Amino acid sequence: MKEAKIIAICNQKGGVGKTTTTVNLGIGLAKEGKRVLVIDADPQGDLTTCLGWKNGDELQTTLADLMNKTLTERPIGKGEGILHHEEGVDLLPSNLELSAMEMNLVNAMSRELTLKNCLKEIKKDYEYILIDCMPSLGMITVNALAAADSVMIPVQAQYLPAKGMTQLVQTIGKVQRTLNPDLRIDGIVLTLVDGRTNLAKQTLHILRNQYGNRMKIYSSQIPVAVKAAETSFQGKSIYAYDKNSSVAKAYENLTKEVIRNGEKTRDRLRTSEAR
Ligand SMILES: Nc1ncnc2c1ncn2[C@@H]1O[C@H](COP(=O)(O)OP(=O)(O)OP(=O)(O)O)[C@@H](O)[C@H]1O
Repeated sequence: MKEAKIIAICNQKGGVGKTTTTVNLGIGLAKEGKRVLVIDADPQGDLTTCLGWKNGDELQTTLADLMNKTLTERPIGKGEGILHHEEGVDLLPSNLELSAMEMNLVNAMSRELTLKNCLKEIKKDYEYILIDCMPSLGMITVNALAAADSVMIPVQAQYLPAKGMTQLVQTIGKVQRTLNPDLRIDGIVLTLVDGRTNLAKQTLHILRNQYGNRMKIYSSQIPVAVKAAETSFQGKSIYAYDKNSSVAKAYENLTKEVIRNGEKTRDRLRTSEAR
C-alpha cells in the first residue's frame, strides 16, 4: 500500500491560521474519502483542543511519548496514542510534554530525524498526514520539515506577515540542503482575508513578486469570519459548525486544490521516472 503524503503546515508567526487550516483541510480531505492523520506538533496543544480534547494534561499518550520511544528505540504499537475524531480524521495529540521532549532532543543522535523515524510505520496507515507546527523554527519544527514531503505556509493577508516569511523560507532551504532534499514548498495560503480592504490584493502582489517563481500560491483564499473563530471552541470543523459559511466553502476549495496538486505532482514524477 502507498504511504501517506506528509504536509507540514508551518509559519513561525503566531495566529496566522495554521491550526484552523490543519483542522479544516484535514477534515476536508477525510470528507473526500481520504485516510487522514493530523498531528499536533505544538506543546500548546491547540489542535488537540480544537478537535475536542480539552484536558490535554489527562491524555494517556501524546506525540512526545511516541518520539521518546523512537529516541530510546522502543517499539510503537499499532495505533498507539492515536485518537479518532467523529468527523473521520485521526489525531496524534500533544500537550506541554512536547516542550520537555524538545529539550531531550538537544543531545540526541539523529535529533532532527526523530519524527521522521517515528512516522515510518504510522504513515503506512494513511493517505495524508498533516502536521500542525508551532509558531517557532525550533527543533520540533525542524523535525516536522525533515519528516514532510511538502510544506504549506498559511500567511495572514497583511503586509508585515508576508515580509516576515524570509526567515521561514531560509530555514526550509537549509532543511532541503541538509536533511530532506525532496521537501517541496507546495504553497502559500492566504488566510484571514478581509474582503472590505485591499490588503489581500497588496499582500498577494508582494508574495507573487518575492516568491511567485519559487512556489505556488493557492487560488483558494480563507476569509476572516467570526464563524471560523467560533469553531475553535466547538471541537468540530467549520463544515459541521456552519457548512454554508464562506470559510467552509473556502476550505472545501483548498481541499480540492490540494488533492489536484498532489495528482499533478504524481503525474510529473511518473513522467520523469519514465524518461
Ligand atoms: N478565517 C478566520 N476568521 C476568523 N478567525 C480565524 C480564522 N482562522 C483562524 N481564526 C482565529 O484566529 C486565531 C488564530 O488561529 P489559529 O490558531 O488557527 O492560528 P495559528 O497560526 O495556529 O496560531 P499559533 O501560531 O498560535 O498556533 C484563533 O483564535 C482562530 O480561531
